[in-house]
Amino acid sequence: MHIPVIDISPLYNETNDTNKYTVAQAIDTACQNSGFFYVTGHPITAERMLTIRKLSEQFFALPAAEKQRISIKLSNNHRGYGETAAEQLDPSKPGDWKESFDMGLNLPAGHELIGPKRPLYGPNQYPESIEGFQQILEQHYWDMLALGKKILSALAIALNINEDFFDSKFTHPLSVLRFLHYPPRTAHKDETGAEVQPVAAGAHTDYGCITILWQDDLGGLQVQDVNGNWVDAPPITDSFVINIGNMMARWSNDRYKSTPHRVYSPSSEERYSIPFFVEPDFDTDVSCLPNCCKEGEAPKYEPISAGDWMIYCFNSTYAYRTEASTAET
Ligand SMILES: O=C(O)CCC(=O)C(=O)O
Ligand SMILES: [Fe+2]
Repeated sequence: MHIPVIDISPLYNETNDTNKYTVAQAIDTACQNSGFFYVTGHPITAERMLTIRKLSEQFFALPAAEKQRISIKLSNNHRGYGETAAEQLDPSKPGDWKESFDMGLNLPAGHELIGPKRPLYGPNQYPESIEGFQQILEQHYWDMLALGKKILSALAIALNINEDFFDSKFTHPLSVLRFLHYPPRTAHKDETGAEVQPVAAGAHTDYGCITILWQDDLGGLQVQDVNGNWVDAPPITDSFVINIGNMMARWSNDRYKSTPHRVYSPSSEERYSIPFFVEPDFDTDVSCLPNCCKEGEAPKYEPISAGDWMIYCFNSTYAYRTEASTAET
């Protein structure tokens, strides 16, 4: 499997359409083949990522009680701290050996979009004791969203639809910025006595539109090829790894591939990564994109709203969400 490295700087050069088109073609091809690619030439600076990584380290170093005060279990809209093993990406394996912090669009309580019809909207939960945390993260959130929209504009160009087709679908995005911390893992023996390396994050596909991943220098991200083999997606300086999620696969009538991946790290060192999940507004109509269905054929999937799709996906991964909903009924 080939995971291409694509320099997207031409997408920011408004005057040269030929170069833009070449980049759009390269992205479109990668999304049809592996569903994974790297981007370089983006506007998020190394200095910014260092600042964000430091905030992540500071956050996970807080006392457990302080992190639990903003537990995701206390949030109606899936924001805050998730302890190790809270998320089980591969249902056949134990919970993932990672802790997480999720933030998104910070809507104040009482905002008109918040309500039982749209359960993913609402306020964030922030730690109190880290200076600048909220302000820096919220700035970073919008900068990452702008990058996501730029990548989507390339898909629009490749699909021969209006370049800003996706733009209007991100006024109140469900996008999420996530800190992940994988504490040291040690190898253990299975029942036959064979040494087993722990899987840090189980095999899964992402739920949403596209994911933009920053990973530290440790490595461990692996992508599954069509034969079921795991291929390393090692860190590349100043790049992000981009992958297609299930919503975009559905939206594009399976033109684009949502490919299984995992974090498999034999290391006893700790690992940090920072995914940004690019998801549109809750009410976005996810029905077959223009030019993604052959003439005379019906699209493969029924229309669904982006929000309903995300809720359906979350409920199958987080035990606490289904426990809570069972308790309510
Ligand atoms: O930590 C990583 O490198 C990947 C995380 C991931 O795949 C996810 O959160 O969906
Ligand atoms: Fe993922």
